[in-house]
Amino acid sequence: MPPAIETTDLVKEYGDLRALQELSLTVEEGEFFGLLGPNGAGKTTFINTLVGLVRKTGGEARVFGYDVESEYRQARDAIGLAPQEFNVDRFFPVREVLMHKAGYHGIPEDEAAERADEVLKRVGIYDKRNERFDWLSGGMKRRLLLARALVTDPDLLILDEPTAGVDVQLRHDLWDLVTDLNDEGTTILLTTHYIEEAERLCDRVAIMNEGRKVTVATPDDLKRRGSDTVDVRLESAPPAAGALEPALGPYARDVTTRGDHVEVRVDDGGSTAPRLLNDLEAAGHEIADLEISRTSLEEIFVDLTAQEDRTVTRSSASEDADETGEEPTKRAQEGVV
Ligand SMILES: Nc1ncnc2c1ncn2[C@@H]1O[C@H](COP(=O)(O)OP(=O)(O)OP(=O)(O)O)[C@@H](O)[C@H]1O
Repeated sequence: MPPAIETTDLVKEYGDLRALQELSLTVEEGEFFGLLGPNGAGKTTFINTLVGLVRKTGGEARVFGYDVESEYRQARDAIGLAPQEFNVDRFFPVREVLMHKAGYHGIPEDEAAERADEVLKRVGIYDKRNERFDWLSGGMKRRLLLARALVTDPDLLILDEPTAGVDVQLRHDLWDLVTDLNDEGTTILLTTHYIEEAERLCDRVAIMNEGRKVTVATPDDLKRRGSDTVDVRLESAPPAAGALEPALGPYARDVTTRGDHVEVRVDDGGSTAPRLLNDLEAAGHEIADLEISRTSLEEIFVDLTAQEDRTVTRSSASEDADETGEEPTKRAQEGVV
């Protein structure tokens, strides 16, 4: 079975802005995969390229082996998309919205009606089936977008910030629902700004910045890339800031003192703390207390994206302005400035 998503050197330019820069990414069938990145990193552009809303400028993109442009129909039929924006015809009863969607994907009317009821029950808004979209609350609208993505029984479910602006209860409901779907075999691609969400749900995450892939790893691997901070409280403050450093070994990556507290950044707090305490005692300091804390995934994320060159990356192909994404022209890839 080919991967659920496979892109090779994918490029998208909007005029002179390179929103995707030679992005190569593979999501295996059955994975729960997270796409993380600051605003403007290119996450939505990546998704829109997969579902045919944006035409790529260069490179390749396949969904279950189908090229997203030359085999659009097969690729698109495999995907259920719950987008960030509420792009629903607001005058129709929501059950009809779902039936239209199913019909568009070639599902006969009887079956479409059955599926619509089934997914409305699954997302918990079956009692609202005859109401218009714009009568639903914000949380119910989010549920409806998910129902619409599910009505075609997709093998790949793409969720673009599904929990943005929803309350805690709904967020947890959605987490349970997508976890069940993944357990049942649906491959999931999720974009999110909530690191906790990615940590909780995803098998692997890709961190993107300025259209490029910064890294791909499991949330645990990412956390292992962080450091620990050992916070030691001394019985009395050291005489001068900086006086402690010479007493400590090379394991101390960074030392700061605040009154009677000494904070030492190390790779692995558990194995380093005994040495640190010995060294402090040998230098004549009495230890009152000690606490070890691990860098959070959020701090690692900020670190990884901040290390990137913040210069806006542009190509010089400005004559091909392409605000709509409709223009399929393949442009020569330009150097980074
Ligand atoms: N239709 C368009 N025309 C011109 N530029 C666009 C268009 N769509 C997106 N962009 C630009 O492409 C870049 C990537 O945008 P994109 O929406 O893909 O980022 P994102 O990672 O999804 O951001 P966010 O987290 O804010 O949703 C941004 O600089 C954005 O301004």
